[in-house]
Amino acid sequence: MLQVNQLSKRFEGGRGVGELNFSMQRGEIVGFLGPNGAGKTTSMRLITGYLQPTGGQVLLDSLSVHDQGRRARSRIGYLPENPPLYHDMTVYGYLSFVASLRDVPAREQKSRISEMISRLGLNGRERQLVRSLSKGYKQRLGLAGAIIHKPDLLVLDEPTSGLDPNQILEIRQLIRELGEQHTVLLSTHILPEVNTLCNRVLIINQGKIVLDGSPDAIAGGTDEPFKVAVELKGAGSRVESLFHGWEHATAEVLTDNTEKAKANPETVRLLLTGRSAEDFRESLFYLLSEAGIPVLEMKKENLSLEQIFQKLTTNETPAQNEELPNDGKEVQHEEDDGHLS
Ligand SMILES: Nc1ncnc2c1ncn2[C@@H]1O[C@H](COP(=O)(O)OP(=O)(O)OP(=O)(O)O)[C@@H](O)[C@H]1O
Repeated sequence: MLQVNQLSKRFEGGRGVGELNFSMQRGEIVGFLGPNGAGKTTSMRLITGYLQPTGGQVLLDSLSVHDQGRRARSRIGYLPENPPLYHDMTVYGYLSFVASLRDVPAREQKSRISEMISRLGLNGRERQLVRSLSKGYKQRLGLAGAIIHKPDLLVLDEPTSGLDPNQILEIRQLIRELGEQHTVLLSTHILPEVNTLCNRVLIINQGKIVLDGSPDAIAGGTDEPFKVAVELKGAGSRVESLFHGWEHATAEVLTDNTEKAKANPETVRLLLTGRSAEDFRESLFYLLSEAGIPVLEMKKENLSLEQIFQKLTTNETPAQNEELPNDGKEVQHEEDDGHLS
């Protein structure tokens, strides 16, 4: 439904985004990840038609966002990082204003506003001034404004930024629900956010897409050795003999200087690195249960976002000798010196 072709925006000094190419299918929730200044906001402003490109085009079901702006934009909802809320309006007044602005037919406005209020959990706050809403409720109101005209494509710029942990969970749940009816492109700095929300991830760096793949491929990678961190009780000196020559993984004892670890000297933390990408957790469970060793914690270890960015954006090997997961499609660029050609 969305086709981004050779899209570029060059600002003074050679910064901006250059030659973005990707498409999105109806129903996808795509995460747009990248370090600060990578070009996420600029790309989103281009895709939503808020910024004129230097080159290329954005097509929404063959409608050009820049040449057939009004028609195309009526099918896009955009929540910028700082939603443009009018603080002296009430919640109801703001939604009524946005409904008119987005050409919701006058006879449908009342029911549409009620629908948005109940869908975004704003009930009881209709008469409240926007300025008195918490950041989480402001974000809900921004989302309500972004979808009031029932767009096909929803573009969300860092929708959970600046929220507290409870608000983050609430907004993520709302996005999940919105994803059932809208195609969603959302930018974030947070890797777990894409793992829980998205079925596809685009990573952008220095204005170029450097990876396009599934969250699993990016965070774990099918060619990566499978890694698990475990915390075991009372394993003590048996650890070495237990894992010596084990067919599935090698074990490394992790030094743990936390107060919790000092208070429980009989526990041991291990990093187990698989001999292949195969998931060995079930075999590990049986090995430990047959040895009568209680497992206090077992956690699959993924690449951190920093390690992924480091690998994608430099030629250095990240810490712990992590390699790039091959299942994500790494995009090769002939010229990658940080400037747009
Ligand atoms: N209006 C502008 N004029 C000049 N340069 C700009 C303008 N807007 C963005 N840039 C530059 O373009 C690049 C991409 O910026 P952008 O805001 O799109 O990044 P981002 O990935 O959204 O970053 P962040 O995660 O920090 O919000 C940066 O180098 C930025 O300084």
